[in-house]
Amino acid sequence: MSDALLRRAEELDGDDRLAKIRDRFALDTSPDRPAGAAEVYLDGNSLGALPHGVAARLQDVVEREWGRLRIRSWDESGWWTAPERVGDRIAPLIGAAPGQVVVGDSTSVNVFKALVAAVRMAPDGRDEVLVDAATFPTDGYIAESAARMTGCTVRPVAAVDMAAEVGPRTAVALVNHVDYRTGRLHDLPGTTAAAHAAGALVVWDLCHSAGALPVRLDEHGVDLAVGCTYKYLNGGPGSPAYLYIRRDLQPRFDSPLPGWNSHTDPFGMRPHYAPADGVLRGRVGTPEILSMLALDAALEAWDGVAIEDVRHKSLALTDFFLECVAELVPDGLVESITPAEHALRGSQVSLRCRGAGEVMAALIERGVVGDFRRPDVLRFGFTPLYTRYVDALRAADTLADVLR
Ligand SMILES: Cc1ncc(COP(=O)(O)O)c(C=O)c1O
Ligand SMILES: Nc1c(O)cccc1C(=O)C[C@H](N)C(=O)O
Repeated sequence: MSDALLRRAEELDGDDRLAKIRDRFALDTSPDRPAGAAEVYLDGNSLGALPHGVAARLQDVVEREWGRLRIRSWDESGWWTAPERVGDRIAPLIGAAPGQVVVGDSTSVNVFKALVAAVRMAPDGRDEVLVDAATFPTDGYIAESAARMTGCTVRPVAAVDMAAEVGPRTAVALVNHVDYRTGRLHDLPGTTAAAHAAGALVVWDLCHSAGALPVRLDEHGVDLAVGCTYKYLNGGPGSPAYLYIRRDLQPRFDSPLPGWNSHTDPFGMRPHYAPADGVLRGRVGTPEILSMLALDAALEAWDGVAIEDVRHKSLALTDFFLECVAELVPDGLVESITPAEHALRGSQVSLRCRGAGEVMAALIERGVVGDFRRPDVLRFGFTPLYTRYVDALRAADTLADVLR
């Protein structure tokens, strides 16, 4: 490892305003590694690390709220209103004013709700759903079904061409804010404006951007957005997803899954559906209380953290990693498919390389955990809340070793 790079990494860590936030996470114990020898965890874009405090909160929820208060907890412990309350906690991280984010169900289910509701809100006669051609697969599968159910057809379009392709037939465009494979950041303001100019709506999938960079949904007039909470928001495996419904669209949001939790009078047990006001319309059935409250506790890791600082560190970390790779890895063995330009980069670096599956297995064996996406991509996710510059250097150095 180069001494100069190590000195740089240590200096960058010394100047890092977010350095202390790492202490909020359980990262210093890893399987098969001596205590204190933390692995380098670069897979927070798939499953975020565990924030301290979650286990104790869950224990209280299970033992006291469920174990002792039992049914009373729906009111007394605030379980019934948790979807909106936790939604309001996520809201500032995605640039939303309160009352527009509801938590529950999976991202896939929320993509379905958002797409069908969007088609129902689009001007009459629109029969086309545009889908980011490189989308994470679940969005594409759900879009196909949503389109069939609403008499539309799906047209795959590269996310970079979406603004130019929305037209008079488009009901809605579904776009990933950051591409899960390449880490490319797509143009949310421009695409949203172009869709609106064409009379269409846009649904943004924020799975790979929320908690990694400023999203500014309200500022850019986004219609609907969905995202998971188990990546950069660290909610835990299977933590519930969220749905953003812009306030002025809420009265027209006609859910394709009108479950009793979104009824105006859920305990009236009425035979016919009448939607509640507000973002509650995005709810379906009984909320996933245990995982939702784990997420609620996990969000405490964000206390006092400015998303602008997160973005600053994310770009600096990914820059530094790319620089270390360029210096340490012999020429020609890897090729970055993540844009070098900051405006086009999310918070991961994807490197194409031969034998990527075996290379990632060897990295994990040596304590550097990223992931492999077929056929040939090594993915390294940089979670600014807990990743250090020395981690970026160790990852690049270990990669160079493995490839040699
Ligand atoms: C962009 C994107 N959308 C959706 C999902 C997953 O959806 P779900 O939470 O329904 O599994 C993922 C990752 O799993 C993803 O990366
Ligand atoms: N949601 C996941 C899961 O349940 C198991 C394993 C991985 C995931 C992921 O989140 C994958 C991730 N969306 C990706 O970008 O590849």
